[in-house]
Amino acid sequence: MSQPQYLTGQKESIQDFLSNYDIFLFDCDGVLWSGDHLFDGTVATLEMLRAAGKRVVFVTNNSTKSRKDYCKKLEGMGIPATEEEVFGSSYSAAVYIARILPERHPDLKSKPKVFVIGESGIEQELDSEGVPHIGGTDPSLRRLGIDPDDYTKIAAGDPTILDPEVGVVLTGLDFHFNYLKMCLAYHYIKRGAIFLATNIDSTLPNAGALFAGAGTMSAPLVKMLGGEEPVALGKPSQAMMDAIEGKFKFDRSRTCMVGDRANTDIRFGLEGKLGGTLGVLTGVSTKEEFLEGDTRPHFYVDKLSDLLAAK
Ligand SMILES: O=C(O)[C@H](O)[C@H](O)COP(=O)(O)O
Ligand SMILES: [Mg+2]
Repeated sequence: MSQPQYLTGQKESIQDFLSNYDIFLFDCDGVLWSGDHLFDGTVATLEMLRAAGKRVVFVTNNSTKSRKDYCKKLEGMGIPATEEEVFGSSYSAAVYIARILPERHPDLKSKPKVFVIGESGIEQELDSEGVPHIGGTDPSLRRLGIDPDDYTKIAAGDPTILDPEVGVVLTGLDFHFNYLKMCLAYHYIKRGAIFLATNIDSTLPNAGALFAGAGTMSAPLVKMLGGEEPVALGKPSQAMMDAIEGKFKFDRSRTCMVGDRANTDIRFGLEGKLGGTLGVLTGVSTKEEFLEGDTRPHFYVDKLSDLLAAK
């Protein structure tokens, strides 16, 4: 496995690096920002790339926001973006459920609903694909604990608490995760619902530290199910790469994935056989992970704005 090339401070190497690609797939959390803190130089770097005629696509595993929400966040941070340039794991999952799953599971016709563990981004993208859903931000599920008659109703399969039309359970980052949602999801899956996840990132970078990621919502279910893992539709899933390629018709050899996480972003680019991958050290993965781990980027920098040295 070749050693990643360190580009920070190397003007000629950065110029050479940039000349090899026409499209840059940008991860968001940990690359452009940490939560709502935009990293210095991010706007100037994206402006430089776009001025040089490079195509920029934002590819995020954060399912709490829809493409529309991300456009607002990007614009609010001084980064012009259209919905066409944003591809999130919630959209990837919605497209998969609406367009791929029915072909493989005709029985879903009678069970078209999705039980969501997650935030509004998932609900909005399911709506955009015409997929009915329950759970998610439903305030009635945000109560703490579980009532005694919840146990009885769930155990009896009472349709007032276990909707018989649910055929899919979809988990994503949920800031209101609780015991009741976990038990409902478990019983839907035990009754035959297909177990999907927008993504299974273990941690979420925010405020320069790490917090519970989307994977911590699906992990309890995996434990309860004796090890059954969900099909995850975000990075590094190649279903997401194929959907992005189908939409942007790009030349993979002239495309570079830029990310902060080895086991999602860099793996996504390597397995997608992209021309290049660039790791940045402002998010989850450490320099040691990039240099010694089993998923190494072609290149890496301290921070995204190091690319401005090419000017
Ligand atoms: O837990 C999560 O969902 C992820 O940490 C997070 O949202 C990743 O977002 P990305 O870095 O792919 O923009
Ligand atoms: Mg990231």
